[in-house]
Amino acid sequence: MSTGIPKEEPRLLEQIKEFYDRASDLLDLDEGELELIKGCDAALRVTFPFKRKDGTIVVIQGYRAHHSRHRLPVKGGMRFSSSVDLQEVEAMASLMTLKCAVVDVPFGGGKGGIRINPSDYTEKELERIVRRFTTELAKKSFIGPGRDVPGPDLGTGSREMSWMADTYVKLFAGTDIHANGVVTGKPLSMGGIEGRTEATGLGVYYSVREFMSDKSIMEQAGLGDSVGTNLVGRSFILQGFGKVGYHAALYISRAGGRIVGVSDRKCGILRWGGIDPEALKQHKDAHGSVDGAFADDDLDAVYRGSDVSKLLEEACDVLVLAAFQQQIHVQNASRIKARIIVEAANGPVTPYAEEILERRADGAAVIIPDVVASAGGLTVSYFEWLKSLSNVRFGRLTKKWEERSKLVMLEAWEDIGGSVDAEKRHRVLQGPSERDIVFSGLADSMIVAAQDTIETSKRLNCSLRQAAYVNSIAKIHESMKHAGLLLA
Ligand SMILES: NC(=O)C1=CN([C@@H]2O[C@H](COP(=O)(O)OP(=O)(O)OC[C@H]3O[C@@H](n4cnc5c(N)ncnc54)[C@H](O)[C@@H]3O)[C@@H](O)[C@H]2O)C=CC1
Ligand SMILES: O=C(O)CCC(=O)C(=O)O
Repeated sequence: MSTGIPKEEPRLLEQIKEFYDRASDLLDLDEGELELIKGCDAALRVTFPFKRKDGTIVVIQGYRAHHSRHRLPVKGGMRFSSSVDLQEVEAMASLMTLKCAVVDVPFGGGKGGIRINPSDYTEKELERIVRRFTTELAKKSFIGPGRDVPGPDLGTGSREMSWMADTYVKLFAGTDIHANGVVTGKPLSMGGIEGRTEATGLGVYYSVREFMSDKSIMEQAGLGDSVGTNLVGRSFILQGFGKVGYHAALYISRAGGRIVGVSDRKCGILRWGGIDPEALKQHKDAHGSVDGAFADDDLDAVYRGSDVSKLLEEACDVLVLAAFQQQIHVQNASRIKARIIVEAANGPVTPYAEEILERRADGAAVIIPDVVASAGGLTVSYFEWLKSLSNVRFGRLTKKWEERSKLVMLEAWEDIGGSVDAEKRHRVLQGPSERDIVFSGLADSMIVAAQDTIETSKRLNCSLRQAAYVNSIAKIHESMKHAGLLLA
């Protein structure tokens, strides 16, 4: 019997356009304006020759897309992956435009990358490639603190952001005192911000916690049972154990979620007795993979090589996709058993897979969409950008003042006979560190984004993805209208 669902997947760019169309059908907006918002403003492809350590010459290809410049700068990650091409960065950049609007970050969307497998290159070679790529971006006005601000993404981190910032600031910024805002995800020593490394994974946890505290979502997922209407005691499997996957696992497990499965590129492990993310991370850092963290006979299942993706098909309450795009597709969607699927990566579920998951015989799976779940890194990157513009650490000017004000209150309380033990006194009196401020801003942004999404999904009786897109497109439309950008 034909399901009407094709066997071939669209490319990532068509995937995001399809999701956009499924949401924009719910909006009463002019079709031409919707098309304008959907399209990509500008994209750049650069190639340059690169002489390797052994003398061979390779041609490096780098890309950067500005999906929407309705607000500047545009913002989005810079990835290293052999998959990177023009359509991929355009698709990812459009997700960034939507994500910025979801968490009220006043930026347009961008994304870029270099088409390499970083493990094929030495650190020195990677540094030369990143510096050259940054130079190309600068020469073409595709980077700058008020124009385009890259951040970390798949395969890159604070090391690469450091090289980009240093190249831009030293060669192109002159005396611009805001120049260090050219990149986010920098190490603290380069003007980075406390908490950016954890931010995307922590944001995944905040959003999962919020969605899983909603009774109707839990019932819809078939989880309105005795275990409780939140994530405590629920089983989680994570695909990807890099920056995002590790921190998501860490915070979920600290909050009482049970991590029972984890995979990286090489291996997937399932252990119903539970997996400690910190111990697993130590093993991965020492050995390069989660493989070998447990003896095979201490595991309920282990998948290696081309079988790694089979871990996604194991039964669990929540499946967190924190690796790569298009991981649940027409070929495997019908075998996915998780009740809730969290898109911590960008675009990990294809549109046709989504249809299959929505029509599942045992009840539709709930998908927490990427534009909400993975927005924590972007949010803290925004805070870092603000820090770079002001050139001062958050809390530096007010910490002692807050401590003094709280002391006055506490003493007034003690004067009328109240008492507080020494440990509590210390905690109450402490002013906030930069990390406290960042995490509270992150929590607030993620909670509001999740609640807005839930509210719209109930109001329009639509999926969480459609709801998040609807909210986002409506905000972008409003902003473009007021800027006069929708007029012919
Ligand atoms: N780093 C960030 O701040 C943000 C990242 N993202 C997205 O999250 C995803 C992960 O990014 P990061 O953690 O930063 O990257 P990363 O490079 O630190 O880690 C990627 C992880 O995924 C694993 N992986 C890759 N392909 C896999 C496969 N087919 N099966 C199982 N595991 C696989 C790798 O082994 C590694 O453990 C990407 O899609 C990225 O675009 C989204 C928002 C922000
Ligand atoms: O912090 C950044 O700019 C990177 C964020 C990003 O690439 C993403 O959310 O996918």
